[in-house]
Formats: sequence, C-alpha cells, structure tokens
Amino acid sequence: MAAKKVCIIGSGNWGSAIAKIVGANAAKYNTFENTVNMWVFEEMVNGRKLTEIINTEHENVKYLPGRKLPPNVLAVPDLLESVKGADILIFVIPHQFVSRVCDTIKGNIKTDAVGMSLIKGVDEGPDGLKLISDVIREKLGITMTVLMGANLANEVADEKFCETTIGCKSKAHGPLLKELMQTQNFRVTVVEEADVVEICGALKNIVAVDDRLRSDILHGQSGFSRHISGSCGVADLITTCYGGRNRKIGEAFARTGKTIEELEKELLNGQKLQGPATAAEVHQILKHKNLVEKFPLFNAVYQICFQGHPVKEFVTCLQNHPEHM
Ligand SMILES: NC(=O)C1=CN([C@@H]2O[C@H](COP(=O)(O)OP(=O)(O)OC[C@H]3O[C@@H](n4cnc5c(N)ncnc54)[C@H](O)[C@@H]3O)[C@@H](O)[C@H]2O)C=CC1
Ligand SMILES: O=C(CO)COP(=O)(O)O
Repeated sequence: MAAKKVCIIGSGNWGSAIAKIVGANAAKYNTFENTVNMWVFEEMVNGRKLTEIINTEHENVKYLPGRKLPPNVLAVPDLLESVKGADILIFVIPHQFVSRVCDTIKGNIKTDAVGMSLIKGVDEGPDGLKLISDVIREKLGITMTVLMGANLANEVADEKFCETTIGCKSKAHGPLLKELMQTQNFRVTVVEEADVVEICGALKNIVAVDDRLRSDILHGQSGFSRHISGSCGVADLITTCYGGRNRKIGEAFARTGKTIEELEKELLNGQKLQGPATAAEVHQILKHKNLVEKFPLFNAVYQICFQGHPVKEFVTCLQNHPEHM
C-alpha cells in the first residue's frame, strides 16, 4: 500500500504542537510519507517570513516558542500547494476561518482523502447547531473524523502525559489515524460517536470563559453520557477551566474590565479565543429555537461578554437555574 501523505492545515499553538507528534510519527512509520506539509498563514516575525523561520530553525517562534518541530515538517505558505495530493488532512485552525479555507481548497484535494478536525467551535446552520466537521464535509465532500481531548498545546508539546479521543465512524480509518497521532505520552482512544466528541470540545470553551466549573453542558443531553468520562468530556472541561486561554482571558476580563478583544490582543500574541465566539453562535442558535432559558450558564456568559452585564450577575443565573425553580 502506498504511503499516505499528510497535510496539517494550520500552524497556531495547537497546530504546531500536533505537528510535533505527526512529524515524528510520519518519520517513524512506513504507513506515512516522511514529509508532512503544514499550511502556515504567512506573516512577518521580526522582519522574517514565519515559514522561512520554521523551515530553517524548525521552530514556530510565534505560536509555539521554545519547542522544536521535526525537520520533516515543511511549512508551506500556499494553501493549495500544501494540500496537493494529501491523503489525510488535519484541520487545526481557529473555527472562524474554516469556511474560507474550505472554499479555497474545494476541488483541489483528493476525493478519497480523509479529514480530521481538531477545531473546537460550532457554526449555525438552517436547522440549528452545525458541527465544524459537517461544515468541512459539506464543503469538500470528504469523510470527516475528529480529535478532541483534555489537551493544552504547550503541555502536549512538552510531552506531558495526556489522553485524547478520536471520533471516527469508519472502522478502516480509526487505526490509521491512531497510528498517526499516538505517542507514549499522548494516548488515543478511538470511539464511533464522533458528533458527541466534537460537541463536548466545542461547548466546554464557553464554560471556561466563565472561570467556573458547572455541568450545564450535560443537562438534558443524555447522548453524552457514554463519552463524558473520556478525555473529550469532563476531563477537557476541567483542564480548560484551570489552564486554558479561555479561562485566562475570562479571569482578566473579570479583574480588569477591559474588553475581550483588548485582552486577546494584549495577552495572546495572535492566538485566538474560541469561547466568546462560540457563546455568541450558541446564543443565536438557542434563541432561534426558544431554548435560551434552558441554558442559563451559556446565556450568562453571552450577556456578560457581549451585552455589558456585570460579571457579578453570573451568580443570578445559578440562583435562578431551572433545576432549582
Ligand atoms: N491551543 C490549544 O491548547 C488547543 C486548541 N484547540 C483548538 O484548535 C483550534 C486551533 O487552535 P490553535 O492552533 O491553538 O490556534 P491559535 O489560537 O494559536 O490561532 C492562531 C492561528 O490562526 C492563524 N490565523 C490568523 N488569521 C488567520 C486567517 N485569516 N486565516 C487563517 N488562519 C489565520 C494564525 O496564523 C495562527 O496560526 C481551535 O479551534 C482551538 O480551540 C484544541 C485543543 C487545544
Ligand atoms: O481546548 C483546549 C484544551 O483542551 C484549549 O483551551 P483554550 O483554547 O481555552 O486554551
């Protein structure tokens, strides 16, 4: 069987951490072509192109400083060139950019390529909530899988032990993707319920902004029960609430009174928050379905982030939680 060509679409904090793993596994296993393309949204860093820095110093000095990437990870600034001939496409960009990226590569990828989304976020479709993997599947017509878990990019890049969950409906793709992603310190469980895995990853970011751990995510959504104990479930919720960027900005927002945009610029050096945008998207979806009252935590996060409600008002949403009425 011909070796599979892998392309990573994205090179931010998580994209670069994943490139470290994927590059090492591609070099180790004959299943994969040695060179792994990584699409980089080109920018200048200290007067040099980021792609040039990555390809000479093997480090993404802006988004994952201090950690070396394997030399077989090739930074490619041209999106179409990066995906050319790829059998496995790993999508790992902030969710607000996914539609544009898919529109660009549509018709220029292998029709039998398999996609794996590491993107945590949602979109709004005509019937309500739309998964990002569905956006990609619809736009590109390829088989989609997801990988989500309690994974902080810097810790994964530092090879701290953690687990992750691949959601993959196809029995053929599961072992292939596991071989590509698993290391001694990044342990992969493959499950069939890809939708559950993905929705857990997307919604926990809203809770993390709130800087408090609550279980609203689970209310009335019994389909979650099987995987909630996996890495993609409560473990991810806890991890993000303690150590993630959404938590960091949420806390600074409450302390300083600055806007989310100001804090993102000030504290994240180009990295993108997913929680506030997801809160806004979920709010729209719930509003259209007359379900806002059933999700008081999501609503409170939305009102505090976007409607100027005071942070202290958060407790009101718990005092008036439907469960207590
Ligand atoms: N960072 C983390 O610890 C983890 C992140 N994720 C998820 O992975 C996804 C990607 O996150 P990160 O890699 O951390 O990204 P990031 O937060 O570091 O975002 C910065 C990236 O966005 C790119 N970018 C900026 N403007 C762009 C544009 N107009 N079009 C395309 N790309 C543009 C930048 O070049 C950079 O590569 C998100 O959905 C996030 O929730 C999932 C697990 C862990
Ligand atoms: O998804 C993550 C951890 O699993 C990262 O969360 P943040 O985007 O809040 O850093």
